[in-house]
Formats: sequence, C-alpha cells, structure tokens
Amino acid sequence: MKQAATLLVVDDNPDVLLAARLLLKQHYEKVLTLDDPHAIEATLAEHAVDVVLLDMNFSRDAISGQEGFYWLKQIHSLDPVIAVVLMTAYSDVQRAVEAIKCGATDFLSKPWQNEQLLTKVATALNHGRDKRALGQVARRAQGLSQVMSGAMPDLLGHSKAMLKVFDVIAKAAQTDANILISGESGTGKELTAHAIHQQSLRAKGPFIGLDMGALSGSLMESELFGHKKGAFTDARADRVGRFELASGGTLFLDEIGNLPLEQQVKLLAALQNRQVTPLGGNKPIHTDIRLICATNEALPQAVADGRFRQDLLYRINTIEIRLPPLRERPEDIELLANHYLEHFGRKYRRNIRLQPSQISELKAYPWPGNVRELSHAIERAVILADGDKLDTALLFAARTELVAMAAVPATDAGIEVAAEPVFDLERVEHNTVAAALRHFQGNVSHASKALGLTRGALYRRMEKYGL
Ligand SMILES: Nc1ncnc2c1ncn2[C@@H]1O[C@H](COP(=O)(O)OP(=O)(O)OP(=O)(O)O)[C@@H](O)[C@H]1O
Repeated sequence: MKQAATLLVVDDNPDVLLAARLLLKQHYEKVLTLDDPHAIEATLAEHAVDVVLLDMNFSRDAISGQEGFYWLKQIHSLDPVIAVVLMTAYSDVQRAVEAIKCGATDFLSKPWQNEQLLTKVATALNHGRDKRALGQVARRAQGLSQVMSGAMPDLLGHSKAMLKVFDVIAKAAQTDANILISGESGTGKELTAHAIHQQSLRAKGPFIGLDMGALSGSLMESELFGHKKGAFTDARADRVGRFELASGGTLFLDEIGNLPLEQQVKLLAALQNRQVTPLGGNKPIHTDIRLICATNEALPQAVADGRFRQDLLYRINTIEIRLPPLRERPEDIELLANHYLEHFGRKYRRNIRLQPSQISELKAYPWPGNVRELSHAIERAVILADGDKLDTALLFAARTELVAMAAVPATDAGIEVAAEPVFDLERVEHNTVAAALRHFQGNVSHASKALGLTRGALYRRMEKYGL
C-alpha cells in the first residue's frame, strides 16, 4: 500500500525527475517534480510537502553546490521543519557534512541505488514528521504555542447549554479523568479538547492530536504506538508514537468510532497498563497522558452494532461532554456571528455590522454544518461585501442552495432536478455534498463514505463551498 505522503523532487535533468518519479510513485501517494527551483515557493504554498529531494547543481553553476545551499535556505525560510535531502553527482564527504550543517536532513549521491533512495526518503519522512510533532511539543512546553502557531480561538457561547458545557470543562480539567466529547461536525469538539487542555494542570505539556478517521488500521497503530525500524515493509526508520509524544500532556483522538476492533484492543491495553510497546519493539514505554476522545456518532449504538468495544467505551467516557448543535442554541448565534464578523472584518479590513433582520434570519437557519458553517458564511460575506453593507444573499448562499434543493423533487443523493437541464458540475457537487451532510446529520465519516471520498477530500469540498 502507498504511504500517504507528498514528495517533491527538484532537478533540472528530466531523466532524473522521471526516474525518481517512477520509483517513488510506487511507494508514496503524491510525487511532484520540478525542473526549475524558482517554482519551489509556489509549489510549497499549494501542497503540504513532506520531503524535498533537491539537486545541488543547477545548470548555471554546475559543480560548486552553492545553488543547492541557496535553495535549501529558501525552502527552510518557507517551512523551517521540512525534510530536505540534497542530491549531487559530485559527492564528497566535505560537501555532505556542509549540507547537514546547513539543515539538510540527508545527502544522496547520483546515480542512486533504488533501495538507498527509498531508505533515505523514508528516514527523512519520519524525521520531518517527528520534528514537526516535537516542535509542537517544544512550543507548548515553552508556552509559546500561541505566538508560533496562532492562538486557539476561545470557545464562545452564553446559551444555557454551553454554560453547562463550560462548567463540566472547568471541573473535569482539574482531574486526569478521560473525557469523551460528542457532537455533530463543526460543533467545536476539537476546540473543546484544546480548552480542557489549556485549563488543566497539564497545560504546559504537549497537546497531541490524531484523527482516527484519516488513517488505515495498521497506520493508526504505528501512529499511536510508534514503530521500530524493520517492524513492517515500510518501516525504514524508528518512529515515535503519539502516546509517547503526548506524555506529560494530553492525547486527543478524534473520530474514535473509526478505530478498528483490532486496534481497540491495543488501545484498551495501553490505557489499562499506562504503557505502550512500539510495533516491532520489545521494550514497553511508560506513558503519562490524559486522554480526550471525540466522536460525531453515537458510540452506544456502535457498541450495539458490535463495532465498538463496550469495555473501551467505559474506559474513555469517564466524563462525557455533549456539544449541542447550533440549531439547539440559537441564543449563541448572534454572539458567534458578531465574533466572526469582527474577526474577519479585522482580517480583511472591513468595518461591517449585521442588521437586526439579518440576525433574525441567522437565528432561524438550522446550520447543518454548525459553527464551522456559520464562520464560513460570515467570512464569504465579508470578503464579497460592498462597502460596509453585508449582502444577506451572500450570507445565506448555502441556505439558498438547500431551499432550491427542497423546492424540486431531489433524489436522496441530493442532485438538483431542474426543469431545464443545468450542466454545472460545481453546482451538482455542491448540492450532492450538502445533501449527503444533511442526510447523515453532519456526520462527516458517514457522508464521506457515502460519497466515496476520504474525510480529507470531503473537508476540502466543505471548505470550498462554505458548508
Ligand atoms: N463555541 C465556539 N466558539 C467559537 N468558535 C467555535 C465554537 N465551536 C466551533 N468553533 C469553530 O468552528 C470550527 C469547527 O470547530 P471544531 O473543528 O472544533 O469542530 P469539530 O466538532 O471538532 O468538527 P469535526 O467533527 O468536523 O472535526 C473551528 O473553526 C472552531 O474554531
């Protein structure tokens, strides 16, 4: 199976690019190639690249390697922790040492042995990921996370339901009890997990998250517990698991309902024994974590269906926090809308206010995508506003779609059936995604399965259409 990673190969020799691509494509999901290093910046802006394989000598300057060092610096100014493997046909030890000193993760001589290239890429990939995760640990440990990665927004609300949630958060945060947060997509489960961590005695420790919806069973296991080099075919280097990274802090497992039964047994054992053994390892590692899990499906039903272990549910739900959907707390809508109006007003340099009639309309809309949908609606309307007036039609672009769909006999797939055929793919896609989310009451995992998309791909479409 291909590993979910994006690699970028930069070399001015098309044969080198082709050879690298053909080899790496067999093992990694996305392999990008560039024959001109000037395009690196745009490529990194567009793709979340994990490893760059960078030639040291472009045609202007055939052998000194200075161009390679220049581009290495440029790459690190754009992303300081990205793993870069420098490649050169003029290899010598001195240059390898210099490359590593300048921040390269590794050094590769051309022509390469395929096995050697794969090993170096795998090591660089793990190195980069661990560096990212450890960077997060270090930032949090130093209390600098707000400066470096942008402050986590506050969890807002003044409805009775949310005041109750705040109360449970404040009490639970002071303990090490495991917490299960449930709620529809976009209700703020991840934000709540951060809020608990920030109010807890572990606030200075790391907050490490893992989305169980985005990974296959065996990958999940290696992400959770880590692995030793050689534990399985693709394990080309040791890898630190999230349990170990989260030690002293909080481990947040999103979409816990997606954890396959086999891995549920292992998670339960890790929680009971407070230790994990990396795959392929034989020495257990002691862990000290508080576990917060999130789900947008009813886990008791998953237990009844035989998809989730009851003993694991009892272990993770010592405290349960249910986040109500926005339609159940319309009192929060004005507060949230004004918050986002100010936030995006500042971001896009607009000074805009909501009219009382618009607030009433916002409150009347059911917001199937919850707070995420509301924030997207406000952002879109702020960007497209003329002067200081907010156009109600823009604010409710998503609602207009839903109304349009309701007004015509739509199939369960939600494809709009118009009197005149409309050949607008984007519109059909938008309608279908909105209908699937509505059908599964905002459950992203179920909707993505039904649409034949990964959760990531569905999130990208939700983002695109402001759902
Ligand atoms: N009470 C709130 N106050 C302010 N912002 C909120 C609140 N709830 C959610 N948000 C915002 O809405 C967006 C979605 O929140 P979050 O990712 O925490 O939801 P979620 O329930 O984890 O969603 P999913 O199940 O789809 O992963 C984020 O941008 C978050 O900042």
